[in-house]
Amino acid sequence: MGKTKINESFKRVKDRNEKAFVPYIMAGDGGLEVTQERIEFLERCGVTAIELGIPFSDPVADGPTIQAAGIRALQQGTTLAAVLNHLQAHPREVPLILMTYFNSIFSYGIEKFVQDCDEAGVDGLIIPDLPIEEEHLITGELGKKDIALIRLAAITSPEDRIKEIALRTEGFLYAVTVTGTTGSRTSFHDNVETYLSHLSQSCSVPVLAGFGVSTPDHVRHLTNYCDGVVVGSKMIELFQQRQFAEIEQLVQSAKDIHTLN
Ligand SMILES: O=P(O)(O)OC[C@@H](O)[C@@H](O)c1c[nH]c2ccccc12
Repeated sequence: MGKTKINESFKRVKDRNEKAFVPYIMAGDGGLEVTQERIEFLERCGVTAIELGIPFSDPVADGPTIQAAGIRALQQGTTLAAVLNHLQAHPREVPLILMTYFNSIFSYGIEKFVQDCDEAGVDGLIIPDLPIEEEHLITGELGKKDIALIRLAAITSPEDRIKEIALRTEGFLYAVTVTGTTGSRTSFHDNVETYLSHLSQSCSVPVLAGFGVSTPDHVRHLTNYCDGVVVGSKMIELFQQRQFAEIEQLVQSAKDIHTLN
């Protein structure tokens, strides 16, 4: 359970000389039964962990694809409480990371949220709008439960800040590879390779690149400089279009490479 489960999953990936692959899906997009099918499909594909998004009315970091998925999920009546209930009723093997904006946690009640995450078997959290200066609002509660708080580093973050984030992060470090919102792109920031190598050296947990990763070539390129990738918008598109073989190929692209090199 918890942090330990995430760490063990990354260790298995490393022992096999593979790179980590973490897909992002939106909870309740198509309804929670569809979400469950997607979780089980991704688990069968052999992903390292799953990042599950909670739909929110004002998703400041989300690009158009994730926003649209969030709107569909909200139209299905998806709430944080419903997602946590669902997760509790459907335990899984694969580590589960919940991605939610702090507002939703705050209105749910911080203590109750952490308690319910624990009961639902949530192993980690990504809270993109919670800066390190504010995270004491939740770290006390999380510390009681062995739930990882995964921090994000931006390519524009100053060096001291990167150091602090790399030191604090648990489970893995989420390296945001672009400036702007989530979504598929054709190119990354100019310094992405240097940035990822630098983070990998400063951080004792795995470093995963996310934002704009959408093709097997991206995965193969970026994982030369870090420990794995997060894929969101492309994953959502492929599920929408029922392109399951392409999803498998994308997941596979994190596994082949390092046997080739
Ligand atoms: O969609 P992309 O470009 O593949 O990026 C991953 C991203 O969607 C997912 O990790 C995520 C969705 N919403 C976020 C908000 C902040 C940070 C990360 C996220």
